[in-house]
Amino acid sequence: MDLDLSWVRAVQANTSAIERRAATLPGRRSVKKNHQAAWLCKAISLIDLTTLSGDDTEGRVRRLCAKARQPVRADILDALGMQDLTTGAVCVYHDMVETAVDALRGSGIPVAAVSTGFPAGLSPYKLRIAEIGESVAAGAEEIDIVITRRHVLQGNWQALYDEMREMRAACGEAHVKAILATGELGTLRNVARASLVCMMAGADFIKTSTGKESVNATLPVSLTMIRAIRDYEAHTGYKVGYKPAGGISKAKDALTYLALIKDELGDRWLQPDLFRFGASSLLGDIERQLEHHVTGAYSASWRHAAG
Ligand SMILES: O=C[C@H](O)COP(=O)(O)O
Repeated sequence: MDLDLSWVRAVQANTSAIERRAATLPGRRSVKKNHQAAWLCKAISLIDLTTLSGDDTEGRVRRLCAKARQPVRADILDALGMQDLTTGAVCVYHDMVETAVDALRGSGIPVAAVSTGFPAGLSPYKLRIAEIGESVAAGAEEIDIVITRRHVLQGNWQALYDEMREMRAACGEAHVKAILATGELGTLRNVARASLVCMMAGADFIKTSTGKESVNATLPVSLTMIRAIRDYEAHTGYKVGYKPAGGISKAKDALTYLALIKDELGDRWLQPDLFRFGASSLLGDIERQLEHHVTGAYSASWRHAAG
């Protein structure tokens, strides 16, 4: 849609109320036993299994892709009565897209590429746009772009909108997730306004963080972004996805996020086309909890290294 500046400027965020509500979230719902195992399997299906390290190698990416295809040991899955469980996607740097596409061939699992000068988003603008095209050509079906934080900090909503529009266009058929890097946006009001502008400009998902900021996904930020998504749907009828990312590494945190989404947006958002966790180490803890559910014993975390 066109940029509606009056709507953007009208958006407010009551930080103390959001923080108070966020503080109650971890204790609000408690799912146990089989229900917990089912929710954890659901969480796995929503993970963008990620490796974004300077020392990534083809071998590491292929191992990660094997893990995406079979995220939980076969005997644990059998005991749970589960079949055909995979992660939502595999997320890598551009350089690793071809390797991941090759390793995931036939699985139906999409490859997501972080793009536009990830994580800071400060490389020359033309190169950032070109990078999207390169990753799409290499086979990425999802592109995680980073926005220019400066536009938000200076309240330059037009510039943010124009940038997001151009990045959206460069993605073509690929799904685009807009990474706000919320830890660098200063206020929750900025987070709410940036979320809205990116949605107006055509983002399929809004995503909290690169995982490289000093503060990444938090519950107050999630509540702010989720409510922006809810308002956007109420005004336009258009559903935008949500991806919390960075620092989500425990099964119980995943359950809190899923309960939050269920409460605020409803079951429709608990599907991979509208919700993802961006996480490099969450899967290992979930698999460990599922093994405990099935066997009654906790295994050492090193036994679940990949993911
Ligand atoms: O987008 C995904 C994040 O970079 C993953 O962050 P993490 O390594 O803290 O799980």
